[in-house]
Amino acid sequence: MLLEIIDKLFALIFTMFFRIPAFFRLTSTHPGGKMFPYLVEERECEDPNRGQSCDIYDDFKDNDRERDYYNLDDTDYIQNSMSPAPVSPPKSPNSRKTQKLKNDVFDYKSNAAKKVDMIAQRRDERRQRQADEKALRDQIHHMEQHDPHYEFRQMINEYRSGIEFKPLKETDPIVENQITVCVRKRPLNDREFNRKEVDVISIAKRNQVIVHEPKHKVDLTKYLENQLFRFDYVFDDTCTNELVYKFTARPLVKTIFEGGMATCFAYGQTGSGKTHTMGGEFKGKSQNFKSGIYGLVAQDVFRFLTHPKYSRMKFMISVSFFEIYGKLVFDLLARKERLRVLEDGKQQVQVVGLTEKVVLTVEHIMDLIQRGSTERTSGQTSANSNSSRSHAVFQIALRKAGSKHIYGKFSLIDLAGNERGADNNKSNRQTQIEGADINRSLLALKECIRALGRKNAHLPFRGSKLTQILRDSFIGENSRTCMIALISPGNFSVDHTLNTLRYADRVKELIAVDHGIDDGPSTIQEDEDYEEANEEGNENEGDAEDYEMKEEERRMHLSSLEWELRENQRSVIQSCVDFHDTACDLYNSADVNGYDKVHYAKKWRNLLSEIVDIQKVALIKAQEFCNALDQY
Ligand SMILES: Nc1ncnc2c1ncn2[C@@H]1O[C@H](COP(=O)(O)OP(=O)(O)OP(=O)(O)O)[C@@H](O)[C@H]1O
Repeated sequence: MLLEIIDKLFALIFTMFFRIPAFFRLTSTHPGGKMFPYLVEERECEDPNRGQSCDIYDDFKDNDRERDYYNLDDTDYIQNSMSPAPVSPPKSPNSRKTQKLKNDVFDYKSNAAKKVDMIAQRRDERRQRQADEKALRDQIHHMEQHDPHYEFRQMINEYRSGIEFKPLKETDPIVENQITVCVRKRPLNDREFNRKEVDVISIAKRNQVIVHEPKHKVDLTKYLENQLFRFDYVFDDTCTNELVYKFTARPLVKTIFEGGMATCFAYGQTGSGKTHTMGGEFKGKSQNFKSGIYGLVAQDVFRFLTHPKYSRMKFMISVSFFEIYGKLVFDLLARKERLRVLEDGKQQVQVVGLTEKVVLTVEHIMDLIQRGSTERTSGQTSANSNSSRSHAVFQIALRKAGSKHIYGKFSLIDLAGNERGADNNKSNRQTQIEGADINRSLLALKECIRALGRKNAHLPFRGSKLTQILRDSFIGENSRTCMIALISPGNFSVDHTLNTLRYADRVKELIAVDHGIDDGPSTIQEDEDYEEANEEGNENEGDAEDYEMKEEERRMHLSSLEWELRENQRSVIQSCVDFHDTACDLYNSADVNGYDKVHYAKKWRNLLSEIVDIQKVALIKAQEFCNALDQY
């Protein structure tokens, strides 16, 4: 019994002396201590007799060491590394807390490091961006030394690249309004090219114009203010006078043969192309009067005289040409003799002593247009060295043979430049007075056109000499007006351009409202259908007494269709000649190596589509005539 007790005592002493110090030796003598067990283990693992501690080391090595190390509870690790230790090391109650703190510290460091990286990355990106912006600025600066509007030009090009362009075509339908308002843009001229002006006008559609107004923010950043306006037609800088005429004044020629009053105004800034449009294209100092609206109307008036419907009426044609300069009126066909404007008791305004020449041929009219045009008053303004400071009025009157009464009259007016008052600040007193008179008359004109659109509204014609003289053009059911607003494309003219478009828009705006109330715009086809329907109705009502009259009407209708067919045939022939020339040029252009196939194909397609459209219209007219012949 005693021996047993002694044996257990020895065992206890053995344990106390050998096992416990071994534990403390491990935890306190290793240089890494508890903090760096894997450093310790690294050495231990060189031992070929790899144990469990080496497996744990491998785990550290295989995974992201830092993360695994900090996530591993070192107490467990020590326990594992000591295995197969019979005794677990005592766990301090604070060890987990301490470890969490350590983990937090390392996590915090890790987040901070990440943040630092992020900041650095952002800084690099910012610097790159700044460098790019500077390079762009430098490039713009460099380009602007050669082209002062380089940046605006780029912005406009970018804007245009996103637009689908569908400009007016020769074959587009003609809408017959009582008042038609349209816009024509001229090309940049040499002066604007030399000043490196930017073309700030885009004409995307047949009835839309966009003005890209260059603007600066307070920090001098450049931007565009894009303003869109709508009109009946918008003509781009490639349109010819003939095309402009076709959609504007031409539909009005019929009006005067039907006993009405037609008026066509050219309105716009000085130098925008009013005289070019109305008088004819300039070739150096000479002007081709046949290509202007005056000349084109004259030619059509003579053509209408041969129309079977009108030829029997034996019309006499006379022309007059005068200018209104402030409150003064001068006769351009009588060496600029000064004329008086008087109003009789019936409010009929008369230009006393105005020369009226009876004309028998187109050539005679052309001669008179030329004579009158060279007499026009010219002065000097900032925008156009040959600026016209007067309103030129060219009138073609129809009278029935032997009658003094005017049956129908076409007034074609080339208005003076519509400069703003601001333009006159630096000019002399004479120019200032001229400017004020021009502005006053343009304002009165706008009011009169608006009154015409409103029907039966008060006509404020006394506002100026111009409206006094044109009074009879704004009254009566059968009065029709067309305004062509001319605009310059350059950025220096943008304020004037906006003024012109707003003026024209004001007239159009009102008409649009009126159309909502009234019948709305009608097309030539609709008119013809209406006439035909009327004729059909009349036929049904017919009795024996009316028979002869109806026969006569039928004959007239047939002759009218025949005349239209012949006219149409003429334009088809002309278009075929034009088609032939353009098609040959295009065909030859493809002989060059590396020619632009896309451009080539599109141009060819457009050419074909144009000629097909013209021929389709001609086919309809031919069919109509055939049907009428069958019925007759
Ligand atoms: N559509 C166009 N195509 C080519 N050149 C044009 C066009 N329109 C105008 N021009 C040219 O621009 C210049 C000025 O035109 P124009 O004399 O017709 O202006 P304007 O509006 O009548 O000026 P003003 O009010 O001072 O008489 C002319 O040299 C003319 O040839």
